[in-house]
Amino acid sequence: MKTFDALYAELAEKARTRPEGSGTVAALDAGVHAIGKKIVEEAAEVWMAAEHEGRERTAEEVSQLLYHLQVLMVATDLTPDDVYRHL
Ligand SMILES: N=c1c2ncn([C@@H]3O[C@H](COP(=O)(O)OP(=O)(O)OP(=O)(O)O)[C@@H](O)[C@H]3O)c2ncn1[C@@H]1O[C@H](COP(=O)(O)O)[C@@H](O)[C@H]1O
Repeated sequence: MKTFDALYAELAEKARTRPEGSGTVAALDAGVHAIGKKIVEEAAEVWMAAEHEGRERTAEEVSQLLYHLQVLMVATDLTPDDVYRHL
């Protein structure tokens, strides 16, 4: 099972090494505007799942939202510690 910190480390490494076929690298290349639109889309999917689709689908959508938030963090050079200090 993957944690928030482990996923962040994986994505930061993908950004550094830019492996072929990485969706993360493609998202980073698309830029902050495109990543932000994806975050809004995924947030809406979390909302719909929570209201209508049950716990498992909601958990899946939350995981996707967290992924896209992390892509934005990598794109804007934010680390988990930068975020945690506001929690
Ligand atoms: N956890 C995720 C993850 N969650 C969501 N996504 C992406 O977010 C999209 C959202 O899924 P949806 O079902 O909402 O898809 P959709 O809206 O129909 O998809 P699109 O048409 O927008 O692609 C997926 O298609 C994936 O591209 C993820 N992509 C990658 N990861 C993990 O990130 C790591 C690095 O991935 P790569 O960079 O692709 O190697 C790996 O550990 C992956 O498991």
